[in-house]
Amino acid sequence: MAPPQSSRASLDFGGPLGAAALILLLPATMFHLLLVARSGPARLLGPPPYLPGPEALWSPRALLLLLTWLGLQAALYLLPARKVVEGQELKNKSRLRYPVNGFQALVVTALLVGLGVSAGLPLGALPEMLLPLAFAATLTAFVFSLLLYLKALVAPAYALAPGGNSGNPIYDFFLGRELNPRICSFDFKYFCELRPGLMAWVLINLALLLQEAELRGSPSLAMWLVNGFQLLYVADALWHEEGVLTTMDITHDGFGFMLAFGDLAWVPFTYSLQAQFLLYHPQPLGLPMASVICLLNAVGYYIFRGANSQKNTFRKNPSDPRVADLETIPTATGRQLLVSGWWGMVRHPNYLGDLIMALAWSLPCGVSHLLPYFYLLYFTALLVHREARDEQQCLQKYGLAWHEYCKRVPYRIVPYVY
Ligand SMILES: NC(=O)C1=CN([C@@H]2O[C@H](COP(=O)(O)OP(=O)(O)OC[C@H]3O[C@@H](n4cnc5c(N)ncnc54)[C@H](OP(=O)(O)O)[C@@H]3O)[C@@H](O)[C@H]2O)C=CC1
Ligand SMILES: CC(C)=CCC[C@@H](C)[C@H]1CC=C2C3=C(CC[C@@]21C)[C@@]1(C)CC[C@H](O)C(C)(C)[C@@H]1CC3
Repeated sequence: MAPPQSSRASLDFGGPLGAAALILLLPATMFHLLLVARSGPARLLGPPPYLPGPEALWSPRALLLLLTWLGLQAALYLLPARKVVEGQELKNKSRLRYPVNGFQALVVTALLVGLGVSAGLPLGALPEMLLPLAFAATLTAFVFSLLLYLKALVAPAYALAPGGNSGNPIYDFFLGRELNPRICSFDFKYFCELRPGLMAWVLINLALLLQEAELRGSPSLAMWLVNGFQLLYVADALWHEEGVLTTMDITHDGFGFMLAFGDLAWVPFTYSLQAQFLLYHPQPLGLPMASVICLLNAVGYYIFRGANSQKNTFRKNPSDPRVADLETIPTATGRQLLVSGWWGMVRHPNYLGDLIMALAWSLPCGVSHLLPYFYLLYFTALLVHREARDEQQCLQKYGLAWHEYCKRVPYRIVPYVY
């Protein structure tokens, strides 16, 4: 068993109290959003229209459906992959291997769903099951995180995450103790980060679109845009699946309640909020405005993809011709920092692109309600906090070279603003 982290190590998320609050607040917020989205006034900051009783939340059918979904995605993960890649170097200097077949899993899932729908699968009934499904996903995330916590008790020291091992059980349960928990070659964090939650998100969106078509004769333009933009985002994540191996979630954070709940419940049930809102609150959208919103999403995507690909290419092979001409700062670790190209514009150009897309996903819902802008508000807070955590980690890793980078590239996310 590994010793706890030094008690002097600063704790993220407000320490054990903050973690305890988030363990309660995140599910509560998710249920609030699900209830408010279908209520007439749809007030983000108002009280929920009613408090659901146990019979509205608990459904063995919903749990069975969720477990079948997880089983299907796990089976697709285990299918032979054409490509297997190595992750970042671990504390013991070894590297884990990861299958790259997420996009293949998306295509097979789409085919299965298509076959199911043409055979009479009532996908349009899914919106009515969101509450019990979200409850089942929350229960699953709690049980799963508990098992992960117990598994970490017998993990060797080198397998533990830099955070998440404070010795405080609530904090460690939230943040996650083990960096890459696995059974044989099945990597739980890599699997959960990209597959069941992201694909469930677009499936829920599609179900909402079909339900709207059933209710109103055809889906609205706003619903098409939200579905299209978010499908692009999810397909892009799975197409560039190996890019996730350089994100903070995989290289730094443990796998605990934050990511288990985030991946399995928060993403599918809150990221589909705009489509949920549109089903119950149809919004008029003309072609000129729709074109402007499409352009905004395209600009956001261009920055997001350009920045992420540039960094991933550079980290994989700094002499790759696509990045070899970029200016860099050497660091004492032997790794270099890009200081021109996207990463010379601001220190987190990928966050900027992601935020622009978040705005484009909300605009089709009009400006009469704050609710569809929840994602933009939450995401801004998440990225500002994430950026601060990343800065701290980079300062620790790169010291003076990081100071030099901050001097050369003074803005964090938005040029000349922040
Ligand atoms: N939709 C959603 O809910 C969420 C989406 N995201 C998205 O996920 C993506 C990944 O985000 P995240 O993991 O936070 O962070 P990044 O992908 O930005 O990774 C940060 C790391 O990049 C490396 N880096 C930083 N600056 C430079 C530089 N100048 N040159 C080379 N390498 C550099 C450092 O690691 P090292 O030097 O060790 O390589 C740093 O720790 C982003 O696009 C973000 O928008 C994130 C959270 C939630
Ligand atoms: C406090 C709180 C709500 C924590 C949970 C946060 C998680 C929902 C997010 C943390 C990082 C994420 C990433 C993506 C989805 C959301 C979570 C899990 C991501 C998979 C979305 C698609 C992108 O292309 C991505 C692969 C870059 C991204 C990685 C980070």
